[in-house]
Amino acid sequence: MSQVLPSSIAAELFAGRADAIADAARDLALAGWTPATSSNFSMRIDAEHAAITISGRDKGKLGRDDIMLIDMQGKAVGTDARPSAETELHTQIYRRLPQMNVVLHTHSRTQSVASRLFAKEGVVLLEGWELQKAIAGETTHEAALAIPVFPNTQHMPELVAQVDAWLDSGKPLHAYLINGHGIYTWGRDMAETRRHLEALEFLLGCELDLRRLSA
Ligand SMILES: CSCCC(=O)C(=O)COP(=O)(O)O
Ligand SMILES: [Zn+2]
Repeated sequence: MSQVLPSSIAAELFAGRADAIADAARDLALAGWTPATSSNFSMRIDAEHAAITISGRDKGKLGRDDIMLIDMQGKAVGTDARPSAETELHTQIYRRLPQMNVVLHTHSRTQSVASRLFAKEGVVLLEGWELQKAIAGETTHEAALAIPVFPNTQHMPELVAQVDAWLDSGKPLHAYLINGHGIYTWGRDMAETRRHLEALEFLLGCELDLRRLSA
């Protein structure tokens, strides 16, 4: 894949973002959270651009050539490669939440099962777990942390509209599940975003165990 960068973006900057995405993806794939080429990852480059995974690649084996540049409308910049099929969900976060610089989306078994189990309620309410404090801005296990579950659709604008509606309501949003699909979460940097993803994976697993044990 040949990537021609705009003159405003240094090659080292893009390469650094690509390496950070590939490193994170490798770890998440090793954890089994990116089966069968699923999942996608991105990092903001500047106000107008982000680096994102090319669609359909094995997320456990990414190199620099598997990451491409897009603009904040989700259009490829300087390449003919096809960005992730879910690019609009990434650019939406960068446009709506300007402090966020990384978006991670995975398809772990726990995330997938939880999304199905909680789809009717439309939300997973996390309450009473100390690990809620791993989410930026959450300071106590006593608060309820809502993770919405949106219906899945192959039509990205519908998903974007569901996320927009939640954000427009003014309710906090740190992550969301898509029914039968997986999770999206984000953060100010890669470390924070990975912490969010790990914490949510753990907390969703706990909720599933509670349901199983109290059945
Ligand atoms: C084979 S997984 C179906 C698509 C998907 O949900 C996903 O996360 C990966 O899509 P991409 O286009 O980003 O590779
Ligand atoms: Zn997906």
